[in-house]
Amino acid sequence: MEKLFASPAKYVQGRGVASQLGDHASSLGESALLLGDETVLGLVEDSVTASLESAGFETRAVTFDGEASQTEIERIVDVAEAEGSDVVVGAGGGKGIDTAKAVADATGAATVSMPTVASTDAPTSSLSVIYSDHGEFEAYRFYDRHPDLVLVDTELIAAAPTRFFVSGIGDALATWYEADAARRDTDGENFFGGRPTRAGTALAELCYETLQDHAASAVEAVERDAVTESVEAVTEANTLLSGLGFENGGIAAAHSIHNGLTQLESTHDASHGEKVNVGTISQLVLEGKPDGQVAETIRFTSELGLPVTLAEIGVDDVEAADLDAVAEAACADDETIHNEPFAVEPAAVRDAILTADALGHKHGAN
Ligand SMILES: NC(=O)c1ccc[n+]([C@@H]2O[C@H](COP(=O)([O-])OP(=O)(O)OC[C@H]3O[C@@H](n4cnc5c(N)ncnc54)[C@H](O)[C@@H]3O)[C@@H](O)[C@H]2O)c1
Ligand SMILES: [Zn+2]
Repeated sequence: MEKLFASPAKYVQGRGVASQLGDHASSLGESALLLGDETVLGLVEDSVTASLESAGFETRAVTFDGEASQTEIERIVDVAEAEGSDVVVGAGGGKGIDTAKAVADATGAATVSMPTVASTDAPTSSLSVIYSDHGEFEAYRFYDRHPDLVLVDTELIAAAPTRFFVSGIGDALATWYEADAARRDTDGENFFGGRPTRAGTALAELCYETLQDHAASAVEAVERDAVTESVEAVTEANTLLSGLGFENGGIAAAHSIHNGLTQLESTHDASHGEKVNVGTISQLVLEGKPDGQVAETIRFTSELGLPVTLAEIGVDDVEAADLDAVAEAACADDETIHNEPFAVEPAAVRDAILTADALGHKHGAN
């Protein structure tokens, strides 16, 4: 199988860069649709609109209802078509950005991702995660193109609630464990249907090292809305390194277990990265990683404030039937769990989740 690597055209990160959005986007089009939910538009609509207008764009804002669902995508496609928008700017968290990518794909517009939280690696990827109107995982939707521009203002990232930043660390930390599994599996594929390049795998590993070196200090800074060099490093890890690392390196059990967990209504208040962390620990148990490594991962993530038990993501009384449903969904034919370098069965996944939960209780700090 051939090796494939792909990435967004341009990435800009720094304190106060929101006001430069128009300049960086100026070659992409003339009419911009800014998409963000009410909270996000409250934070960025004025500055982004001013920046786009001073770069010559006609600008219209649309309020996103919060779910990356087909219903919401179609509603916003109608707005974009009526406005003749040739650039869609998705501001906010993963769901808003995923919706912006879907709208841009349907209308042929260019995409700008402007994360206002460093909570996921959605801003750089060429796919959207689509949910039902009720928030259950439905499918990955793949696009031919990556976002044309990704712009991350670290002042906004640091000022946002710390939980988002910590969630992004959970999402990013999975990247190396999953890329490592996909690399070891002789049939392991990345998101482009190819084998991971050395570059893709190396970016996933750099993501891991950056978090080991900077996460604790960065979380302290973000608690105080401060932008430090460690905040810059972790923002880049959560956004760029994690995004390039997962798409190019491939993902495996942790994200499949996350997708399985979305079957349980009780997990819907836990963020993507929080559920992924439970998936990561479960993956390590599934792979039979040494006890010391599993315990160390639990301690490291728990001290940062990430959940390490099912109870911490909302599942209080674990029913056997529920875990069977999670494990079945995690092992669906098209799931990335099959990038693990061994055959995976639902029973093994269920038992790994149960054991990871027990180890989380034993070693976790919360
Ligand atoms: N496409 C991909 O490659 C990819 C990768 C990872 C995750 N995802 C998807 O991303 C989604 C999760 O994203 P998420 O965790 O960012 O959550 P989210 O998008 O559901 O919610 C983000 C929340 O943060 C709020 N917010 C945003 N900026 C803020 C700020 N500066 N201050 C205060 N509040 C702010 C928003 O109002 C919103 O309520 C899931 O749907 C997941 O599947 C996609
Ligand atoms: Zn993720």
